[in-house]
Amino acid sequence: MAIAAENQSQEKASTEVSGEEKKRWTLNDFDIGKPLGRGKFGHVYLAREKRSNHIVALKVLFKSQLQQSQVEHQLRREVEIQSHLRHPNILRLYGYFYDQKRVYLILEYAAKGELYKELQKCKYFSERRAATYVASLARALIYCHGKHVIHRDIKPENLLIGAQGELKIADFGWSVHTFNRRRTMCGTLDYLPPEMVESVEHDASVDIWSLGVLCYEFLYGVPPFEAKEHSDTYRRIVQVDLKFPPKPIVSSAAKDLISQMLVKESAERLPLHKLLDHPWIVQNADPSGIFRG
Ligand SMILES: CCc1cccc(CC)c1NC(=O)n1cc2c(c1)/C(=N\C(=O)c1ccc(N3CCN(C)CC3)cc1)N=N2
Repeated sequence: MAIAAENQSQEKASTEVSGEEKKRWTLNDFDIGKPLGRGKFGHVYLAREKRSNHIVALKVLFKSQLQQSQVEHQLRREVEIQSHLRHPNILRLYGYFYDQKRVYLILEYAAKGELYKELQKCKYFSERRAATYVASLARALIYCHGKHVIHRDIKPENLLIGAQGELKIADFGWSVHTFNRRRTMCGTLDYLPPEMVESVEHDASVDIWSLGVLCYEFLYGVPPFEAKEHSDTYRRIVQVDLKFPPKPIVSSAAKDLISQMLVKESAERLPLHKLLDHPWIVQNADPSGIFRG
């Protein structure tokens, strides 16, 4: 997607929709509904594709913002990667198009909204809800890693909830194909594993670490290495200074799983397929990946 190169031309539309047909989308193909949320680079709106009446989420990003933050290459990679992934726990990217000032991403609509708001509302999740979410994310990451894609930015802010209560990984802005691993710093510090904080080579096991951090935050309401100062968080991560508070009460099985994921040596972290066989997951996760309360 040569965003910059097409600046001068009028509305240009994208190609890929669902791989089969070539579809050139424009804004006129959609009725725009209510705003759903806002991010650093733009807003996301509820929208309906006029011909099919298909409900989607239209994410509008401002080219000026993207250029200012020099993230065009990340957006191109996000579109390239996410448009080719097909998994029930990965938000679909159906296509994109752009005009003079904006880039539009045509995304799957997740009807129950943002996970981080749900976590803030509940303070922390039950072990069954946490295990159900962690298992579905593990399945999505196994699928990604099988396609040599690592997400690298698994955190509550990048997770959405679908109409049936299922979790959807969104925002592949920091994902990469593993054959061209990057040493760049990315994401907020809390979720970064030691090898990324120390910016050394990293591989798919970075997502195992982040999933372990996420599991801890689902159960306790705060990430494990949180500290007032960045430098303290950094130190707690590289020292794997993992402590389990006395409240809320959490099973030893859950603590055992988290302790097997938050391991400094990336090769020693519990592989994702073994996570699905861990007693805490087997005893608590709903196999459908849907938390029914
Ligand atoms: C531009 C926004 C943004 C910036 C950065 C990263 C991300 C990915 C998470 C995003 N969002 C994004 O790409 N998104 C792609 C999306 C998407 C966001 C979305 N849904 C919602 O945002 C949403 C929000 C609230 C909602 N509620 C319904 C129930 N009510 C009780 C409360 C409200 C229902 C849906 N569907 N596809």
